[in-house]
Order: sequence, then C-alpha cells, then structure tokens
Amino acid sequence: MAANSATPKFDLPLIDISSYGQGQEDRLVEDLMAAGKWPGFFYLVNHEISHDEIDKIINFAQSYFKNTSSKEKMKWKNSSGDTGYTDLRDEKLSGLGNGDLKESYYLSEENLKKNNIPAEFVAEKQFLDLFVTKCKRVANTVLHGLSVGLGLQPDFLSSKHSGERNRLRLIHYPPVEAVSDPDHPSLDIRAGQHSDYGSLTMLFVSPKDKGGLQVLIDNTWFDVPIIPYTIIFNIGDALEFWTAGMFRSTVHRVLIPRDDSENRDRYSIPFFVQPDTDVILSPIGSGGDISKFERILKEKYPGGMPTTAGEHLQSRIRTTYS
Ligand SMILES: O=C(O)CCC(=O)C(=O)O
Ligand SMILES: [Fe+2]
Repeated sequence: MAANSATPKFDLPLIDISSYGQGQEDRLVEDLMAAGKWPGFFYLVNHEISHDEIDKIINFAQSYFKNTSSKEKMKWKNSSGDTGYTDLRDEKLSGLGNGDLKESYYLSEENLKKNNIPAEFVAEKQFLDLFVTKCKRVANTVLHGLSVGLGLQPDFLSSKHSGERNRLRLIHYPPVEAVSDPDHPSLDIRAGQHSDYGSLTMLFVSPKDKGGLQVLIDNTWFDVPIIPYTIIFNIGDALEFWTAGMFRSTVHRVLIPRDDSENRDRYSIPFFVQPDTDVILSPIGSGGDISKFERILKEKYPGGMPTTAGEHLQSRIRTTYS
C-alpha cells in the first residue's frame, strides 16, 4: 500500500463559474463568501483559462528549469525576496528547518513589459502576457464577488489590485534521494508550512500531479486532491487582515515524496494577487471578529500592525528569507 493512502483528503468547495447564469450573481457571491470564510481554499472550474494554456505554462516551467544552466539561472538570482530566480533551499516558508527543496522564478508584470527577464521568457513573452492578463481577469471576477459580499462597491477590491504587486511564480520541486519514511519523518520539505501573503493565490498544477499539497484544517493535515485543469484558489494574509479575520488565510505546505509514485519532478504555478503598495489595510466590510483579529495580530505581526499593503508584504517576506 502506498504510504500516503492513509492520509485523509479534504473535499475543498468547488465553484463552477459557468453554473451561475444571468440573475444568479447573488448565488455566486454567497458561494465565494462561504468558501472564503471556511476553509479559505476552493477549486474554480470552467474558468476562461484553457486546458492548452495550462498545459503550456506547465511545459514552459519544465523546459525553463530543465534546459537552463545553473550559471544562467544565477544571473537572474532573486536578491530582494521579490522577483527573479530562487535556488534550492533559498526559501524557508515555515521559517524553520533547512530550507525548501524547490527552485523557482518570480515574474512581475513590470519586468515582463520591460524585457527584464531571461531569454527563455522573452521567447514566450506573448504567451506569458496573455496568461497574466487572463489570471487577472479571473481574479477580478472573484474580487468583485467578494466585494459585493462584503457590502462594498463591486470594484472596491479590484481597484486596489492594479497588478503592480502581482507575481507569477514558476516552481520546480526535484525528486528526492530518499522518500520520506513515516517511521523516521524527514526534516526536509518541498514547501514548509505557511500562509500566503497577498489577497488571493491562484494555483495551477499539472493534471498528472502526483500530490504533496496539504492544507491544515482544525489542526489536521489533509491532502488536497488535484482535479485536472481547475484553479486552486486560496485567501492570503492581506485579505484576512483587511477583513479583520472574516476570511481565512489557511496554512498549507508541500511534502517531500512519500513513496516512489510521488517521487518525480513536480511543477506548480501560483499566481499571487497582491494589493498595490500604497493601499491602506484598515479593516473593511463589517462582521470581522475583533478577537480573531487580535489573535491574528499577535501570531503573525509581533513587530506591530502594518498600515499599507507594501509594509505588510515586506514584514511577511522578511520572515521567509531570514
Ligand atoms: O506548489 C504548490 O502546490 C503550492 C506552493 C505554495 O503554496 C506557494 O508557493 O505559496
Ligand atoms: Fe502557498
């Protein structure tokens, strides 16, 4: 039996965007609000990003990581915690341990526009532009629904996410020498437990993904099953903070392979939707639970309360690269 077959799976809510006809916007708002509050993770189905486009972004990541020399990758080394290449063990998402077993490339719209990117990216610039544009459109649909659900103008949230801080990230998790042994758990991890920093994350994985992504719900780790070509959405810390804890930024991680079937290269593509630098994150909407907010402040912001989205992001990045 595979080592991971005993791990419970969690059925995340599934939101089929095509199932809300005209006049059914209220139902979409209700479903988005419910998923945002709990568990803070959901699948989005029948969105506008095609199967071909998802296959293509995964293949692009695979080809970049496989065919680019270390020397070439290092020329684009991320030194600020923001854009560029991160090597194996550079990032420590949980803040503990030996560093995550992954390499990645963080891409901003600005760098894409200015061709401040590796040659492999320039060659696919048109596609990458289109992919980012589509991600933003899908994100805006969700941001509109959440704004309405919060009792705000429909464009309240989208107008604060111009895209200047959004990041498309290509991630490669290489196979490991020894798979994790349930009796002697490895200290290694592909992505340490963390919550995301921004407002929303949209995650794309290969339809043939073998697993490893887990969410922490009520102190139990659950595997997230992959439903091919869906987008896995989750709420990030900025939106949790901004709504005084009404929405939930759920902790998640990626385990090192637990058996031979999982022990292969894994590629994943998160698109991080982050509020513009100067946005003031004072609590919005109504209904946030002040005791929950105080707990969030204590746990995640011991250095004090950030006021702008820029400060918020910096304070979260610092703990990842220190
Ligand atoms: O690779 C994955 O499945 C998740 C990655 C992730 O959580 C992140 O980069 O924030
Ligand atoms: Fe994450």
